[in-house]
Amino acid sequence: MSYGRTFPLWRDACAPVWQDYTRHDFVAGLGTGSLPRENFLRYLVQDYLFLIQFSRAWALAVTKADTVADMRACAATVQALLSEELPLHIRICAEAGLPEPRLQQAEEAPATLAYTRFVLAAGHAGDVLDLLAALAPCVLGYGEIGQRLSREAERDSPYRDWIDTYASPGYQQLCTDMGALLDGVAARRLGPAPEVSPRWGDLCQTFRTATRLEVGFWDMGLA
Ligand SMILES: Cc1ncc(C[n+]2csc(CCO)c2C)c(N)n1
Repeated sequence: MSYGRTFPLWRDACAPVWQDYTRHDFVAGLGTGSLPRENFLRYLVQDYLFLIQFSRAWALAVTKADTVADMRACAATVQALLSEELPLHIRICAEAGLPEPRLQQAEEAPATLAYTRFVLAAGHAGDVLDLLAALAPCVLGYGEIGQRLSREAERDSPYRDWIDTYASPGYQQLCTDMGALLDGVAARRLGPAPEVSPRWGDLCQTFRTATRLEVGFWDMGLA
């Protein structure tokens, strides 16, 4: 799945680290079901803390967006994060015996701090395109992982719910929309040949760094 034109260019510019992210051992363990529950829960608690900061980052994208249509798209993501994705984490953790106050009290792991604060800093220092380059690996990487695992994963993996969430038509549509948002902003800000823009190298670097931080996040889940 390509999710537009800009994303595959950024992804292919950092192909080795993109592979490390989307084919990480943690991801393989979700597919086969061999990932220990304890590691999955550690990941979910950190992901709860992560999503709170990511909601802030998407809210920053609302304030930095160029058009009302883009503001709406970013605001819809803020809404989805706060009202759908976070409650899903809260429910799964509660079912596993971790009520929400325990999540709120949890300490952010270094990998969580590094990733979320990198994205917020990239957004505050740069423009909307810098921010989207930092946000893209998270949204679109999970889209690729969900699609692949839904084909390849064991039918009875205990992580089927997680896989189905990211393989679902609703999530795949969000990825397609994000690809289109990226293409529109890139065309507006970089012109018809984005790859030869003087900003291109920095944007690839931001995307690459966020992808490395996704690898660090999976590593933290396995540790
Ligand atoms: C470490 C980590 N990376 C990516 C995602 C997935 N994700 C984060 S924000 C967002 C967009 C709004 O739904 C999505 C899909 C995650 N949960 N945790």
